[in-house]
Amino acid sequence: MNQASLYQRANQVQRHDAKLILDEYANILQWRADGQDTLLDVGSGSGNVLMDFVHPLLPKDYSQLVGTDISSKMVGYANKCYHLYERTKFRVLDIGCQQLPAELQGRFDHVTSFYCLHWVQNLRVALGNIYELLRPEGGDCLLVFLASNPVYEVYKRLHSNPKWSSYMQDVDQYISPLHYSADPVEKFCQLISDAGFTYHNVELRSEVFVYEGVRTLKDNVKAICPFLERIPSEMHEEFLNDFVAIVISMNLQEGGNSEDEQRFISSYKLIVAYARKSPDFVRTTLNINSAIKSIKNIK
Ligand SMILES: C[S@@+](CC[C@H](N)C(=O)[O-])C[C@H]1O[C@@H](n2cnc3c(N)ncnc32)[C@H](O)[C@@H]1O
Ligand SMILES: CC(C)=CCC/C(C)=C/CC/C(C)=C/C(=O)O
Repeated sequence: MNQASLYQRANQVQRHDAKLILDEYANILQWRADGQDTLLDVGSGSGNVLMDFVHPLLPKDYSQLVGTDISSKMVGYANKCYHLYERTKFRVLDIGCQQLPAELQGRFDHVTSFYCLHWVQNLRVALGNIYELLRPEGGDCLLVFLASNPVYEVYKRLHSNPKWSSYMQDVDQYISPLHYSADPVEKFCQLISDAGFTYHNVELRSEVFVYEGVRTLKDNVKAICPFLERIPSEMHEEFLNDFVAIVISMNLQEGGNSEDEQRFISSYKLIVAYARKSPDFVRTTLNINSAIKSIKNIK
């Protein structure tokens, strides 16, 4: 997904969920006593969720706000929109990369991420990187992403149609890594602990969003669908019509005879994870204590 202005106009669900969760977590985030917080956001996209909902929570004298995204188009767009904000910048970062840029390592008090991690297949690497972005003195993160969504079943069915299959060979790369998990909370808790986080709270929320009218659904699909940019533009409307037909065949549509009156019901599950990194000296003490315990048990 590279079309920043399109995304900015059709991200009501993403905005709704980010606001809901930030209202709840604003006071749980561990703000610094001196008010000089640094915060990095992972997968900021066009930047409006970060600037509309996270930026107002920062202390007035915050030190640095860094929005990041794998897409240079998204980063360029966000930098253009928000260049007047002091101590704020957007830069390219793949959170699934093997080596973080040295200048980002251990620099942040907080890492946030909204609606991004379901795009990242290797959550283990991503969480390791999020841990490394936080300061050695400690910090915390708030991560919100899709565990499951009916859109993935629609993708699978479109992929099985010979008309679209050649454009969707890698469909599995675009399905949330937790979509088929029998216990996504348990799976993500394990990954968070393995990354080194000492305290964490992971919840799975069941949400419903209703898309009012065919046009609204199609605009939302266009804003995020990774396959459209591979499909010739004269076939886009046909692809979107096939998408809507599958949604109807899945009984996710109700009401109305006209396209405007039809409503499309999306029931999905969100992972909301909050985790804290302990200061280095606490971790060293904990490790020594558990080593002593193991030695005592051996004796
Ligand atoms: C649905 S948008 C979310 C944007 C914004 N956080 C919001 O809530 O509106 C997902 C963003 O994640 C980005 N993304 C996907 N994979 C990524 C990765 N490996 N590293 C960083 N960003 C990634 C996409 O380019 C896209 O801009
Ligand atoms: C009724 C139905 C199948 C709706 C799907 C709507 C839709 C466009 C979901 C997108 C989910 C997603 C991957 C969002 C994102 O990453 O921002």
